[in-house]
Amino acid sequence: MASKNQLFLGLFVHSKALDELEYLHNTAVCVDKSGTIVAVESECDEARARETLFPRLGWEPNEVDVVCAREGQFFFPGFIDTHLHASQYPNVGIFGNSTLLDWLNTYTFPMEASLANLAKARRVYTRVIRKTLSHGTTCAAYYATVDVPSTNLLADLCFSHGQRALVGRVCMDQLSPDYYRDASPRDSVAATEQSIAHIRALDPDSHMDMSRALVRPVITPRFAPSCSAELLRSLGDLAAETNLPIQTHISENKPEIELVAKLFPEHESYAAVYDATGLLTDRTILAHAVHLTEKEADLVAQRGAKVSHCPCSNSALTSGACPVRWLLAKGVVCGLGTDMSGGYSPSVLEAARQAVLVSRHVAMGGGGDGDKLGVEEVLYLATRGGAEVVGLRGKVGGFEVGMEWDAQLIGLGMVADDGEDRAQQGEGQGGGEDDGDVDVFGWESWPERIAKWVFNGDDRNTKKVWVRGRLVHQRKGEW
Ligand SMILES: O=c1[nH]c(=O)c2nc[nH]c2[nH]1
Repeated sequence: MASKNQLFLGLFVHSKALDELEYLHNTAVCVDKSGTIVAVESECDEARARETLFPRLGWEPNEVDVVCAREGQFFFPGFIDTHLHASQYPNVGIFGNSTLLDWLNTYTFPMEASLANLAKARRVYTRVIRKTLSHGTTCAAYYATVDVPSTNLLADLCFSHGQRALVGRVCMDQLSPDYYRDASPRDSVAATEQSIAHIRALDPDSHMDMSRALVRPVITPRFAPSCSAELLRSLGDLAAETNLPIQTHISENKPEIELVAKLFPEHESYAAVYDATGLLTDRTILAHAVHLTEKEADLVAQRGAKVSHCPCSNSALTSGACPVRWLLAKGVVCGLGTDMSGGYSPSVLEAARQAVLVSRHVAMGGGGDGDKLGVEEVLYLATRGGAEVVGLRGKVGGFEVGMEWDAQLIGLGMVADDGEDRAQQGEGQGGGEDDGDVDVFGWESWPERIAKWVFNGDDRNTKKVWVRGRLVHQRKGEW
């Protein structure tokens, strides 16, 4: 929330449909103190907004903050990272030649366990929240650790930094090291309930309506191999009682799928394990889903469960190339996940560009041109698709009246007539700020500029970030 009403002016770009971006030029967007968009007016400058919109909204003219996108800049909805492990952040980029199951034992469990040290956890979580905000991630679905105080600390820090988040305490009671696991299904559920109670109490205003809460708890069975059947069933029951979202992993790599078949021989597939235990619901976020069978994908679609596509991680850990187009065609709602630290980057924009490239590998590996994802589609997954995955459809992910102002101001580098960087000369852009690797010469269409941003953009282009109207990140040198 912001202390004042706000008027945003300039170019707004957002997804209208999976394959269509809408460009709202010379537009005014009014955001009230609660952070809700209350007007979107095309062909409107500040004078016109003051004359027509403010009286209509009952706004006092001197109680409005005005933010203008300058030449070359545009507003874009905040990114939604539908899957990442805050507790693995120090390990980004460190995976060697490992694959999922040995990577977990070698790198992941020791790091997660070490965050029971709350001083270390505070340092790591503060950094991951700041870093993801600086890349335009306004909402994140986080896995924390098995430890309750450490999980609660992550939720506290998301709340104080103003990042919208789902925060889950990781549940696992088998096939994990003795030093890092729940002692029993009962202990696991009790610890999860403690964490849920803590997170629910964070934001008393939204206690009656959790969908209003900035930070929400999410039930988090790590994945089927590390949970006993009893634990999976108990967590399914808890999800039914509380109506909370669920997040877990599915069908990420082949040895993992074989392990699930061995551990749960009574079920015909990995997806069937979750279905039989009450965990495959329309509030479930399934990370990876690289190797689902046709029947499993149909079941996922039928249950309304969502998929977090994690292309950086799937490539880094040699897990496989997820056929996202095939999932979409089956009616499965998909978003993007950085999956740090299986994924090496905190940037959803990086996940979007890797989603484009991985889809080309799917096309080359026996699929066809129909498997390719384009720029418009991956940006849809990063915003509106992600919003649906985390249960915020219609609330964030676009610029429409009634939605909340979760947004980023993007600035692209403009090349001056003499070939120099205009920003470095202090002209046009944010006070001499480095605009990164995107060079715009001026003759490009807006769709071409957006494509340049997707393939070469980074946090240097992310000038300002807001969540629910509150400014939560401003790049140094930007004014
Ligand atoms: O990418 C992944 N990261 C994890 O931490 C994990 N745990 C189970 N399966 C997993 N996959």
